[in-house]
Amino acid sequence: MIKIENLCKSYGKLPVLRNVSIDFALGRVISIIGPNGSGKTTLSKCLLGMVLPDSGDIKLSGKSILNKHAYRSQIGYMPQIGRYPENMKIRQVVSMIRDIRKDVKEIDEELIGLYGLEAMYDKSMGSLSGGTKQKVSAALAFMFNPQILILDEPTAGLDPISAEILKCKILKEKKKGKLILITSHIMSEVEEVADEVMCLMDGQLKFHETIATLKAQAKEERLSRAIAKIMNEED
Ligand SMILES: Nc1ncnc2c1ncn2[C@@H]1O[C@H](COP(=O)(O)OP(=O)(O)OP(=O)(O)O)[C@@H](O)[C@H]1O
Repeated sequence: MIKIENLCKSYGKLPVLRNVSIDFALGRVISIIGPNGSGKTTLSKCLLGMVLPDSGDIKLSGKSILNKHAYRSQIGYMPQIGRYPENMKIRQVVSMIRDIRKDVKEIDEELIGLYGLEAMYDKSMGSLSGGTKQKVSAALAFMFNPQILILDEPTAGLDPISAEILKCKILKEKKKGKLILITSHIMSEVEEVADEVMCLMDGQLKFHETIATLKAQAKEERLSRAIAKIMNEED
């Protein structure tokens, strides 16, 4: 579904993505892990067309997406920190985004319901807690039934029940055959929702394996231990 070929991106003299090549298939949840500053968000932003790579290509169903925009309608994005106009009410943000996506007939309002956002519709975005803002971001990412979801540290800031709701939603959408990319630092969460893990280190792809393979390779039951072992061995 998505094919990334020899992707390179530098900010000034700082190389952030170094020759990254990887394929992602539909119906899979892939967790993007790696230390702070290893290039996870930059990779997601390249997929979203928010950052233009210096070289390399990204293909969606065989076609390059670089400098194109229409493909974006197939991707739902939940940013690490959602930035919204402070004065807008939740209701206005939701209806503004729905207006932009009038083409989509099948609206998924499940998260709006599960998070009880309608009861807060008249609150301004500027007055919301960080976690509530995250819930709005999550609801918007899933709203238009995209084939691909990119979730950047989606449960950071969510209380345990709300995080559980999101994890269930991720698994439900995976079952519908969607491709879901999640950046996360929480290994227990990765283990719960992901099928595969890709690890970036200093902008390079360190590994891309299924969770079962990583555990078998490291002879560890827990993913966090398996990953620590693999990283240490490779140092
Ligand atoms: N717009 C930008 N201008 C300059 N440098 C940037 C920019 N965006 C990111 N960087 C740098 O690129 C590197 C990779 O950042 P990125 O946000 O992709 O990392 P990350 O793996 O998502 O990190 P984290 O786990 O902390 O979220 C960092 O050194 C960061 O400071």
